[in-house]
Amino acid sequence: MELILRERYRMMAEQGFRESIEVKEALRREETGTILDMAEMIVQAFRGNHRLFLFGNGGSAADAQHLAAEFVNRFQMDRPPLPAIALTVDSSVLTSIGNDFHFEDIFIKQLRALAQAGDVALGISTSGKSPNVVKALRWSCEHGLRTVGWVGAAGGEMDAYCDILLRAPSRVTARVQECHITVGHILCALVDEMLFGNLEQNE
Ligand SMILES: O=C(CO)[C@@H](O)[C@H](O)[C@H](O)[C@H](O)COP(=O)(O)O
Ligand SMILES: [Zn+2]
Repeated sequence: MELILRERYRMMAEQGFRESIEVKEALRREETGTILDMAEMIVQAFRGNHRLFLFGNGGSAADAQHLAAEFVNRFQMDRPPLPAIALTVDSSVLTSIGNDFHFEDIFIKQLRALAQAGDVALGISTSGKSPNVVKALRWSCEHGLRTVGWVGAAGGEMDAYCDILLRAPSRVTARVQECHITVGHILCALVDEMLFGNLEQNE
């Protein structure tokens, strides 16, 4: 590769690192308390035999299923499985609802089938505007679920339907997603510690 071009690409890569680090620093300053509140809410739901539903589009769909796997299988310690369900994974359900009704119903219809009052609905949207996420959160708060939204600095339309709203302080989709998955991993660690911290000490 031409040296000048390689230098240009190196600057781009370093800029990506710098932006990501700066946004995460701001996230740590502004949202650590929010993450503790979310962990307490989810722990309370799991203790009451309630379930956690996660949903989002694109990269956020990947986050939803990634985090559901951490809860159901394991994160960093071996402990009993926890009831988390990603609403992004069943292609037959998703395509039939999208094809026969509307794409904005793909999450709400699964919640109507599966969720009960006291469960937690966690919607992820970098814009805060995806109609399928907004609609599912609205239904959830109208039906006695506890609701959590993860958005970016733009905020969007989820605030009105969320008991807890976490805002990643950036308007760049990629940077917001990087914050969201970091928050997800911290949340998994906190929930494990709150529920099973003594298991690890006994090992
Ligand atoms: O991962 C990315 C961009 O980094 C994309 O797949 C992105 O998630 C998709 O465009 C989503 O449809 C965006 O939806 P949202 O975050 O605004 O709700
Ligand atoms: Zn992405």
